[in-house]
Amino acid sequence: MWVNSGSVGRALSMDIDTDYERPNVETIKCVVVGDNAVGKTRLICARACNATLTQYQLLATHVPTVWAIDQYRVCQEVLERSRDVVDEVSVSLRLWDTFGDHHKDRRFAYGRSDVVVLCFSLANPNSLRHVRTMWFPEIKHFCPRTPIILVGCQLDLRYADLDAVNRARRPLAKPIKPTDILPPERGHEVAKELGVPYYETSIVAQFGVKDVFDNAIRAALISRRHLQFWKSHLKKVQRPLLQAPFLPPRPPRPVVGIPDPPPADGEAPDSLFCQPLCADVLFLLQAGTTRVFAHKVYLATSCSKFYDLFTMDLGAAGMENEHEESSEGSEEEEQSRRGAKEQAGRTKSLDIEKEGDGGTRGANRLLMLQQGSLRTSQSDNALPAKGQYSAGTLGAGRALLGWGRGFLGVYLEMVDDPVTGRPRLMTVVSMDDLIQKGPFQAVLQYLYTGHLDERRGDLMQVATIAELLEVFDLRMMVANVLNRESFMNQEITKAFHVRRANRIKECLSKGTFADVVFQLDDGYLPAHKPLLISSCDWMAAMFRGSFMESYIEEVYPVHAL
Ligand SMILES: Nc1nc2c(ncn2[C@@H]2O[C@H](COP(=O)(O)OP(=O)(O)OP(=O)(O)O)[C@@H](O)[C@H]2O)c(=O)[nH]1
Repeated sequence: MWVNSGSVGRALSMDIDTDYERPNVETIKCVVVGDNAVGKTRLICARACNATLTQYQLLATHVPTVWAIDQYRVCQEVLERSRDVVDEVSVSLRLWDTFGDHHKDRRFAYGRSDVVVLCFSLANPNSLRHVRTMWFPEIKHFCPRTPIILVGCQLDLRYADLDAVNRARRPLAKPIKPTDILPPERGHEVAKELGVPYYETSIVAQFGVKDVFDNAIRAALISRRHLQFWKSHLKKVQRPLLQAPFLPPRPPRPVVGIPDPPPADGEAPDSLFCQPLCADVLFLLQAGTTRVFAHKVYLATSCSKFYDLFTMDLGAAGMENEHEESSEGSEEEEQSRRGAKEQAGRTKSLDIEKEGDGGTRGANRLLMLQQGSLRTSQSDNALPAKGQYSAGTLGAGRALLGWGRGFLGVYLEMVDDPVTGRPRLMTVVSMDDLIQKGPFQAVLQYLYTGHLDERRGDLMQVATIAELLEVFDLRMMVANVLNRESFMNQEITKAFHVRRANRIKECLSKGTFADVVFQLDDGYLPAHKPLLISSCDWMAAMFRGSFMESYIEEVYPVHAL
């Protein structure tokens, strides 16, 4: 039953229930005071009726009310909820609500009170100010020896989205500003100054109600023990306890927009081929006048000729081959070859030694994973012309004359990345003059995508290059096109993707052609920038943009070259 502030009868009817006559049941009169609208009535209802705050009550315009004390007489449930056991003492707690208007006469409520719960709102600094200036003096005036508990109500507003709260409230309600919200220290300071225990509550979050009333009961029983010292059952009553802190609700997760992944039908590698970010191979055509950039991991997983080329040992072994091929070389050449070989060995050991250095640890890890390393000295980026490849002039490289038709030589060189312009160590492959750019690109594009782009050049030349590279499926595709049976090429493309997916898996598991190492909590993971870039926009941004990952020192494993 609610009594409006306008009504004269203030719900202060006398208790006539039986608890007052029960032996060893301590009936405690707890008066709840504080400014208007700080949450006294809701706090009482939460304890007396287990009432929580409905959305409607929360948003409804506040109407001053008091909770009627005769509920203990007329409502069996309320009477039962008043009974409790605190520190082994059976109690019956009688809550007395009061009006918040300062000028109202509350002496009847204070009379014979055992404890006063003094409330303020944690979203209303004035209500806390009035605790010191108005409420505390009033309580001390009417019941000087009654213990007091200070309570900060509406704790949930400290963590709420105030804009949303203000929007949801009625237009006439005074908006709550962020500066209105009181931190816990402010309540503790006042409580300390007044020498009373302090608690915080939220009916919305259902926090602190039991803390407040259990400790109010303790305060009342301790005070009673002083007066009624013969009551031995009060011996175990403790002083009001400290409140466990409130665990604020988790803030909502930030909304992160994740772009759609690129389509998985082979288009993504195609765009990487057209815009070769993080390229690690440079083909030189037409005596070095035409350049085509590419990525080892794509070429090697779709063409075994390229796999063999990129896993070829360009260091000592290459030179030995050279030596075998030209066994009649002079002594000077022999010395020069030996010198290059030693240099390669020295570079390798230096790399391993540097592992202790934090900056290169990840990269060296890559080296160790690949069982060795080899670096060339940085040159001025000048590319040697056809016929210049010999072990005597290059730190790591070899001529490919007897190795495969169409190939002239392979070596390592610092080359500017075609997209970022930053120098990268690349494998430079010099091709025979007969290889034309258009058809060669058509072949490479097939190795990236599994599709034949018929517009890229003379199909007969495409077929010839496919033959040289032993890409027989592509040659068959050309034949299908020439026979007007292009529809059969779909099956070839499907088989291409299945085959390549398996080879990529193998490269991933072994770290072959890896050009980046992820340093994780529990180890290192080698990976391939081209694969990451072509299937993840974030990776593309990381390796293309101004992030340090796009230009940190890179180390290339010997087997990948
Ligand atoms: N967010 C929030 N609002 C609360 C809480 N407790 C009470 N309120 C709201 O605060 C307003 C006042 O609550 P009451 O319990 O009626 O306040 P009162 O101190 O009894 O007010 P008077 O009757 O004027 O003395 C109401 O709109 C309640 O919905 C709480 O824990 N959190």
